[in-house]
Amino acid sequence: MQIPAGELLKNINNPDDLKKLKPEQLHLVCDELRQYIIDVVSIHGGHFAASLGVVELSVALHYVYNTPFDQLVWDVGHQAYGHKILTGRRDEFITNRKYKGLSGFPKRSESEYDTFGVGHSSTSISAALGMAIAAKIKGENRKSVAVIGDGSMTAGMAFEAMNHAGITDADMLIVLNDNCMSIDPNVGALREYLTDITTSPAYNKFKDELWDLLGKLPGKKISRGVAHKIGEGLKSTLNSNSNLFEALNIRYFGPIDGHNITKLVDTLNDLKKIPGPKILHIVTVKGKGYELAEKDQTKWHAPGLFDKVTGEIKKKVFNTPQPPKYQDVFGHTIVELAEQNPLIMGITPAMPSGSSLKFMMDKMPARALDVGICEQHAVTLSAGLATQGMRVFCNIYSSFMQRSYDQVVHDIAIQKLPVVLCLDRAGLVGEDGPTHHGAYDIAYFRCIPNMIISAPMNEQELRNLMFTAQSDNNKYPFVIRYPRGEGVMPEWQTPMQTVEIGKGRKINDGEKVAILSIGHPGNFVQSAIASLKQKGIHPAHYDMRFVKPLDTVLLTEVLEKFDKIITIEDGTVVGGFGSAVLEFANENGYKPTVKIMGIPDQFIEHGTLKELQAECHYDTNAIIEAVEILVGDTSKNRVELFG
Ligand SMILES: Cc1ncc(C[n+]2csc(CCOP(=O)(O)OP(=O)(O)O)c2C)c(N)n1
Ligand SMILES: CC(=O)[C@@H](O)[C@H](O)COP(=O)(O)O
Ligand SMILES: [Mg+2]
Repeated sequence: MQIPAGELLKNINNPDDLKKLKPEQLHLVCDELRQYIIDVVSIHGGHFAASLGVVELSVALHYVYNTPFDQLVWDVGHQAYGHKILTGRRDEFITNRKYKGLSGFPKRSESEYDTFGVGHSSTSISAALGMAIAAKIKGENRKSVAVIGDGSMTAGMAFEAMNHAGITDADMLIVLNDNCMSIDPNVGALREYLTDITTSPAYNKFKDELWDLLGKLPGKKISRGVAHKIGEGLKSTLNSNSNLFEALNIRYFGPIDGHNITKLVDTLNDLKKIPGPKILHIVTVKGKGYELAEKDQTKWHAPGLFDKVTGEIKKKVFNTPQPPKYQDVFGHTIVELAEQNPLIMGITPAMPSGSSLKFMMDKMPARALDVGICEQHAVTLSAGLATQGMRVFCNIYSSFMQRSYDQVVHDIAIQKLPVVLCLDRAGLVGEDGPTHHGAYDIAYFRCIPNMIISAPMNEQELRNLMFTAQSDNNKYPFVIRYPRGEGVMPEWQTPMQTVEIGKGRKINDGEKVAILSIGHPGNFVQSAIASLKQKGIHPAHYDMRFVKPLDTVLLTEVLEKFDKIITIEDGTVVGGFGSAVLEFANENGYKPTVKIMGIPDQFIEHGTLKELQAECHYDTNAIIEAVEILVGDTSKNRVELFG
């Protein structure tokens, strides 16, 4: 069902339409845009507070810059809903994050206004700098703008990019959108520094003087001489305060109120005339214009569906106790373990709420740390702690762990440090799509020596694996991967027991076909087995628990008994768990027919988990089908099975 847009917004089909409006009409467009985001997200879901916070900025950027010729790069992209709506996707916006609908993030294949695909943070300055350098080399007079939040600015990559930008003459503007928030409150010394700048009287006095000066400039292009003077004035004024960005040779402007559309437009128009790399610091409120979101910004980062009038967030109501989320089991279990073991610490790079490490941070703030959006640092910090005998649980979403690959190899695995790497959101994640699916961790960790790689099939297994990983029995880096969302055990607070490292378990005896699963998809196997039973088909089921070391005793038992095997994993089929089974069979002279089920060798778009698991053919129905084909094995069927 279409959602009506306001009187002005309904006629804005691209930034040229926006540019036809008078400056004094822009605040009305902002009101309408904000309302439209509230209307659509409340019914269709998605990220919320961040886009509300940059409504004025989105309008101002498209009003002032010549997009898409000028290149606008949004960092992370979870705040780019206003940008999408203003750039020809207003009516389609109701399909945001839905299967086959608009992506929740800027995406090059979706629109020419989306100059760079995002989802992971802190890439915008590097990308915009690349665009600016290319423009110079090609002799094109285009401008590049990176919009980056204060949370994303904490990452090493953002600093690497500024370190480079400062020695170039690239025509690039960085807009630092400072709302003092990451998903949870922002952390670290940079956050304190930005707060200092924002509240410092010296900076504010200088800022006013600068705007006066800019106000006196002729309307057209300013000369390099004037720009230089402004720069020099800026430096001398700021040097006494040793401005961080100025020190990197990036001209610093601001802070200004990012909700004052007139000021934003005027400032951006002025900054367009100033050559070289520069940064505009704007101060905004995450959730601006929706009171509840302003008051509880973490809850309203991505609240799910809600009643826009009452603010009630819609939750499914059940009559029976439901299984908890895996992340909550992690969060409660680490507290339980840490209460017993004083050496335990928890580390999260900016996902305390998402990972539920927050439970421990609230109870034991000295032993559970949010280090900002700094996955690489989180891993090496954990390694450092481990050298001192601490038992560290470093919890990182599987797709964000991609950032820390070298740190895992170089700092943890080579030194055989027994850090526990909890990979949350492992497997398909649903609506966030290809940037966020945790598809690769089994494959990318399996090839590293010294690693233990495990995945629990349910809550009890997760608790047991956590218990085992922190115990003195474990001397190795220990990966525990688990998916986004609920497990299967409403009564999940089971007593914890050690699991023998590298030992799987037989869940069902059976005949003709053996199904080997790793992690949560073992539950899909259980439902498939229940259905197949009705048809008189009884495959065996083994939950292998460990991808590395593989349970070779159990695997030999399987290979001796079965020549038809299905493997299933919530990860890529290239080099993952199924590949490990095949390698073992091959090395030991077994030649079974093996069907590997999991995420195929392609990027999987966004949608509900059910839709995506069906598309990838590893849901319950796909397992039933695969077993039936194998049981009635004919050459025709084999074509169906293996393509
Ligand atoms: C590499 C990486 N780590 C973590 C995240 C998860 N994440 C998404 S948005 C966000 C907060 C970003 O804060 P900020 O840049 O200040 O934007 P705001 O939401 O405040 O507008 C985080 C941690 C991510 N997208 N990418
Ligand atoms: C934009 C981003 O990276 C996060 O907001 C992500 O969408 C969080 O996902 P979860 O809901 O799985 O925590
Ligand atoms: Mg922020």
